Amino acid sequence: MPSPVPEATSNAAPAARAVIDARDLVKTFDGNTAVAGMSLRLAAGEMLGLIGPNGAGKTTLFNLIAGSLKPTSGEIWIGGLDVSQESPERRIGRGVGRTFQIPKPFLDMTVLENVLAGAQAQDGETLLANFLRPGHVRRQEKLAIDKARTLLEFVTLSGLEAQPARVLSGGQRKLLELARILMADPQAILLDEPAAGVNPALLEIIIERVLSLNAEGKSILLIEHNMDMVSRLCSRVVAMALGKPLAEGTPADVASNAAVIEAYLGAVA
Ligand SMILES: Nc1ncnc2c1ncn2[C@@H]1O[C@H](COP(=O)(O)OP(=O)(O)OP(=O)(O)O)[C@@H](O)[C@H]1O
Repeated sequence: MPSPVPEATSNAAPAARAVIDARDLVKTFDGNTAVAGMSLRLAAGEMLGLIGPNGAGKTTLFNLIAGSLKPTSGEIWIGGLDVSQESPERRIGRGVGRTFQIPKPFLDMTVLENVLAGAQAQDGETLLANFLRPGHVRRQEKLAIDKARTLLEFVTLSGLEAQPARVLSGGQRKLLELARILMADPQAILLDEPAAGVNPALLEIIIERVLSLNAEGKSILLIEHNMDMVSRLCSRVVAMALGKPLAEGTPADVASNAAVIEAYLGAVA
C-alpha cells in the first residue's frame, strides 16, 4: 500500500521559483524610513505590478533590489542567492535589469552607442585582450553591434541609430533604455513608471514589447501609476504605502481595496 501523502504537501500548489526575493527590507535616510519592512517575491515568468501613492517607497525598493542602495536591514535574494552585499554591476550579471523613471541616456552619443553601453564588460574593454587577441575582440564587437541593432529594431528605433540620443522624445528614451538593458540579457526586468509622460502611440509599443519579453520567459516587476497598463500586463499586484505592503491580489481587487483607496486619498490630501 502506498504511504499516504501528507496533507500539507498534497494540497499545496508548487511554489513558483522566485527570481527575486526581497526579505523584510528596511531603508532609512537620516532617520526617515522610506522602506519599513517590505517583502516581495517575483516568480519566474511572472509580471507583477507594484503600485502605491507618491512617496510610498517603490523606487527605493527598486534601488535596493538593483543594488544602487544598500538596505539598513533585510536581504535581497536573486535566483536563490543572497546578493544583499553585491554591487549593482554584479546584479546585472545575475540577470536583473532596471529602468529609471526618468531615463538619462548619454545625450551626445548616438542611439546605437547608447545601446552598446548596456553590454556587460567585454573583452574589448581590456587593453590586454586587445593586444593578445585582436581578432577575437573584433568579432566580439561585431556581435555586440549586431545585437544592439536587433534590439533597436525590437524597440522601433532602428531609423535613429546614428542620431545623438538628445533628439529622442521622452517616450523614445524609455524605449532606448529598454534596448540598453536588454543588451545584458536580463531574466528579470524592473520597469519604473514606463508609461509616465509617454504618448499613447508609444505607450502601446512599450506594452506590446513588455508582453513579448514576458512571452520569451522574462519576469517583469512594474512600478506604474497607470492602472490600465497594470491591468493589461499583470495578473498580480502588490500595493505599498508608507514603505510597507498594504494589499495584494488581482489588479481589480487591489484597485477597489478600501485601504489602498484611503492611502491614495491620504497622499492627495
Ligand atoms: N536618497 C534619498 N534621500 C533621502 N530621502 C529619500 C531618498 N530617496 C527617497 N527618499 C524618501 O523616501 C520616501 C520614498 O520615496 P520613493 O521615491 O521610494 O517613493 P515612490 O513610491 O517611488 O514615489 P513616486 O511614486 O513619487 O515615485 C520619500 O519620502 C522620499 O522623499
